[in-house]
Amino acid sequence: MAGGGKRTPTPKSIIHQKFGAKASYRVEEVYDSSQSGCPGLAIPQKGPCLYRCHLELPDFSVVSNVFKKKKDSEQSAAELALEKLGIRPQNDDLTVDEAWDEIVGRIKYIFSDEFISAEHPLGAHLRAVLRRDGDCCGSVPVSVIATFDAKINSRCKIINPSVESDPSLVISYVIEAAAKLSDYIVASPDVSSLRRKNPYPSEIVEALATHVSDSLLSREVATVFIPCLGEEVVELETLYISSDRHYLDSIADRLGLKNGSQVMMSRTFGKASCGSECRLYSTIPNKSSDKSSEASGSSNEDSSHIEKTRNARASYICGQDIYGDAILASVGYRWKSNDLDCDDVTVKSFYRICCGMTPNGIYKISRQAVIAAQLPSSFTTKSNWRGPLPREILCMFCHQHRLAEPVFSSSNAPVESLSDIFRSHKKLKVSGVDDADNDNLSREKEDTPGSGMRFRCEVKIFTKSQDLVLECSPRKFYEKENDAIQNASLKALLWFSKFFDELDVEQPSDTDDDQDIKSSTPNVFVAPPISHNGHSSESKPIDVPSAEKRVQSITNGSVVSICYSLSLAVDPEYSSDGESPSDDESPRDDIESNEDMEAEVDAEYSVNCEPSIELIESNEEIEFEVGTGSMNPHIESAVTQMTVGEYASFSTTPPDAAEALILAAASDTVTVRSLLSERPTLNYSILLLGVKGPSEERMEAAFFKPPLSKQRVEYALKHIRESSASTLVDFGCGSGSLLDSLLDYPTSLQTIIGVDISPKGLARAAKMLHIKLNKEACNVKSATLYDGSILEFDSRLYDVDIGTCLEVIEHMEEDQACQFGEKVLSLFRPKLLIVSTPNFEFNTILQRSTPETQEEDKTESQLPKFRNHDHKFEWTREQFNNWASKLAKVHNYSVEFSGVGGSGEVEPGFASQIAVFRREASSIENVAEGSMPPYKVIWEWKKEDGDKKD
Ligand SMILES: C[S@@+](CC[C@H](N)C(=O)[O-])C[C@H]1O[C@@H](n2cnc3c(N)ncnc32)[C@H](O)[C@@H]1O
Ligand SMILES: [Mg+2]
Repeated sequence: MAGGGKRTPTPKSIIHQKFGAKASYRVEEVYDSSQSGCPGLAIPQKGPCLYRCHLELPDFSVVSNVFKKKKDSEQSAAELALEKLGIRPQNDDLTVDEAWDEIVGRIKYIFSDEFISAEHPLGAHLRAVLRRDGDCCGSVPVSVIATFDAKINSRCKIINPSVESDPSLVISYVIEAAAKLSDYIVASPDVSSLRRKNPYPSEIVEALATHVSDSLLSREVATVFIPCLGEEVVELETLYISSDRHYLDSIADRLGLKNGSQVMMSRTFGKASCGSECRLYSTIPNKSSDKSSEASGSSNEDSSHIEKTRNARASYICGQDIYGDAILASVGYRWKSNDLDCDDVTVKSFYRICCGMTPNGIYKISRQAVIAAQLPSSFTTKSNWRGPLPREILCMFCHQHRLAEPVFSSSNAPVESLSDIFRSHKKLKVSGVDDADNDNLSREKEDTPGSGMRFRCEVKIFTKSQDLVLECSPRKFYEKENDAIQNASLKALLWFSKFFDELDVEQPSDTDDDQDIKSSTPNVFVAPPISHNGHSSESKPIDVPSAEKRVQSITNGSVVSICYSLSLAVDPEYSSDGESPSDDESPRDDIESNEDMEAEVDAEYSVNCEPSIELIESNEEIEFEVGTGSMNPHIESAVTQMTVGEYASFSTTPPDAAEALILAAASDTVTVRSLLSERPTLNYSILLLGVKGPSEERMEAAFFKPPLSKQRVEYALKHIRESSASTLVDFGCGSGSLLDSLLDYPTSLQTIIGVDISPKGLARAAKMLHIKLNKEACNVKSATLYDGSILEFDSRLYDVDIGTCLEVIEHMEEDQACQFGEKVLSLFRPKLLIVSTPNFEFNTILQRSTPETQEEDKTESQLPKFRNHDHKFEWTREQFNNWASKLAKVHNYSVEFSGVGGSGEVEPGFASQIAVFRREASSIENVAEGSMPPYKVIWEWKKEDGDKKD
């Protein structure tokens, strides 16, 4: 072994030793979107550009992940290349021969006097085998050494990197290495266990024996038996384990194997899905006899042939090839201790693990709604997404399937001129949907309109050895980088889902989305087993609630919360002869009121026989966004026709494919299995608890063309033109949407100023202004952005021609809004001040969803809420008029009320209410200049000298 002084060579140096000048590194700068340069910006931005390294070797090339430092990207590329070459730098670059020597040395050490009392995961096993029966006493199953010794495992990887997917290889290497130690170690006649030639000294054995008797243990643990033959059902199996034998011997009994030495252990898996870490236990495949049985063809009918058949279900859940029957169990010694740790594993756990292999399943399980929830087909806004974000699910999926971490690379591009965007907005339909789906709505979020940059993101999925599995490059741009990342992740997840659900993605596909995706054949996955359960595996037509009955009253983009329960029921009348009654063409597709429901129950079930009903899944409160496919379509279509507080129930016929999901959700597997065999119906009961309307910008986008934000800008522009203003301050400028839009039109403005307290908003505003002012010819001679609260007075902003304060006051507490009113009219004293804020009364319309259903009356619980979770208040027209009129009177301003969105003449007035204050007093006092102006210049631009640092 390497001595203490020896330093592990870096991956790059190993590559250099091996390839010298034939290794060529090319480092690429990855344009970090947060870094659109903006000279003079006094807000610290994220570090400089990121780097990705391409390493070309004579036979192949690799691409690193993205790193902040060039040299890290080079090391990472070198490491990936080493992995591909099967060389592990942490092993001090051992050769295959050296690895063999180390395995031999390690095995010898494992059987030494000293190791048996060592604190090592193998220690408890070595001690337990001393209690094995008869001949087996002291024999260590080879699979135990192969599974629990990390050092042997890492050396085996040097010999053959594919040990990772084939644990039986490690077993065979251990056997081969042990054969070189015939002076010390004896192999059992079937060579699947190893024992010391000379017994341990008696004092050691005695010491261990007393130790063990203290913790004698005997217990039952629930495990799951997964028969090799797909037709046989997966069953619960009780395992009796006791500390007077090794637990592998107990498992061997159930598998019909001679003893624990013939048992192979899989890797651990399933932690996320069933709480504890599970392994599969199966027979050690006999590779050589496998070949002979294959060669002799199907005429070979002996039992060993059956045993060596691949177990598709077991292989699927652990991603390794498993042969013969298998047992799924969570049992093992706690790290370094003699105590056996056991957890019950149920049939439900098995189905949950199966379910968790796919992106859709990961989502379902993490939402604890296996039947109800579905991986949404679009990502609209982060605030509407429920459950783990697409990027997290993608990482979990890759981890699950032993793929490398997904590699994201985002790029950005300046937006076309804002007017182009507005033009494209005009093409949108009422729902705000563009050509393909709703995604573009996330461009229209409140805080970044016109931030000047648009993002797209590409994601690549590689195997751990850097083979490309999937490349997903959506062409769509988003205003937020995170939206681009989440959307790219979701696209990749949907592709993987499709792969698992259909297994036919290689067929040419012509949808837009599929053009964004390239994949090499994903033979990296163990294919899901296809269940054959006698009936057709096609989904049967499902009885759905009829759409004509009621109109959808909850719009896409709303987030609803429901309470539901799903149960499986077999009506003896329906099932007895296996035939449906003649009137079955009219499915039980009712959404009914609570009373109707009861009536029907009476009529149908009270005849003579009781239906068998089993609860499958229930949820006291779950939220989902309507219109993104994030909920079982039957539930969604029912819910969108309901009003808050309403209860509905209906039934569907579950398709065969739902069987596994039903078993993953239900607790009583035995009952559910028997119901499933009797043509059951799946009964849904739903209570609509609440509806949150679509977000402010989505609602506005759906209702107003042009969008309200654009209408506000146009309103301000009209006043700028009319007043020939030359100086403007935008109070609470955010990311500069107003300033940005102003620059799209020729105006009299020469000085523009923005103030805000949000560094993020100001940074975006600065980047946008930097691009626009240096590009477009306009009258503006100076632009300044200040970091400061508009509740404080700064004399540099005194006496400007126009002050604007659009959609800002409602983001402060009400008393602060009053304070701002006082300050702005008494101290800043702009000649004209335009203040806009939502009209609370208009919310009923915005939140009532589609305009067609506006007649419906509102119940208490559906009273409108604020348009945005950040709003501290929203005023009625009366409240706003009071506020503005009093202020105007006190400070010698006149005030006029107006608005945008809707009409001032028709109830309930404008969607955005606007007050325009005009200064009446002609005399303007000289303002006392305070000691230190409170605002901090964040960015400044002057026409003469272009960009100038502050
Ligand atoms: C909804 S955004 C409106 C941004 C911009 N006026 C627009 O119309 O796009 C509200 C802005 O008010 C800012 N804001 C809230 N309280 C503030 C305060 N006390 N001083 C300055 N800005 C404030 C927030 O940081 C945020 O950028
Ligand atoms: Mg607002």
